[in-house]
Amino acid sequence: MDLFADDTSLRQLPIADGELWFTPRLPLAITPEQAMQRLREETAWRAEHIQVWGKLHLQPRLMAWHGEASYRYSGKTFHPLPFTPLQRQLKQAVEQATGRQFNSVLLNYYRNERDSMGFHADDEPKLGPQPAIASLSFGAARTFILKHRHTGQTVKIDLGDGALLLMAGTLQQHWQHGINKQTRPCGERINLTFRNILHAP
Ligand SMILES: O=C(O)CCC(=O)C(=O)O
Ligand SMILES: [Fe+2]
Repeated sequence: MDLFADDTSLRQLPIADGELWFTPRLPLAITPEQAMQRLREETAWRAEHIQVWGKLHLQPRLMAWHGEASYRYSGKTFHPLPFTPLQRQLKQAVEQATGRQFNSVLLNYYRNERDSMGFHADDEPKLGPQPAIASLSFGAARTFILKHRHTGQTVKIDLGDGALLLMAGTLQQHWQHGINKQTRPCGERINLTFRNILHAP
């Protein structure tokens, strides 16, 4: 028996070629409903463009980038806004749960079941060779899918209201992840991925 484990501590999920840690409910001083409402209202949400086969499309979700370092993502450079007080509070709770430090956060707002995120790895050089990326979710549960680059194996995790998922070790080298559109109607969801951007030497 593990005397120290409880429902809210991170548990390691079995996966080859990387590390995944999960808790369905990160302990917070506010309710997930309060966090969701404040994130929705206090964030300067932007509809970003993405280029596919030479044509510009709107990303199928809204985004915002906050923190202390600019960052390239999907071929674009984001200049962050400062952390809001709520983001700092969430960052502190995530750092306490994971034992990792973060200096940036990407926020994604999935308005309904038609919003999604294409398969990708968070493997930008500025994240370092084995980045720790902490993903905190609020609102409607969506299925987070991991696909192994070589074996094609897939792993699915439902990320519900208040859930925290930590990706670490060699995971970004071997797996891609994404959120598919779904036919079943669902409400809105906000996801925060906390990252540590390495400063240029
Ligand atoms: O919304 C999610 O759970 C995934 C977010 C993600 O992969 C990212 O921000 O890079
Ligand atoms: Fe990602």
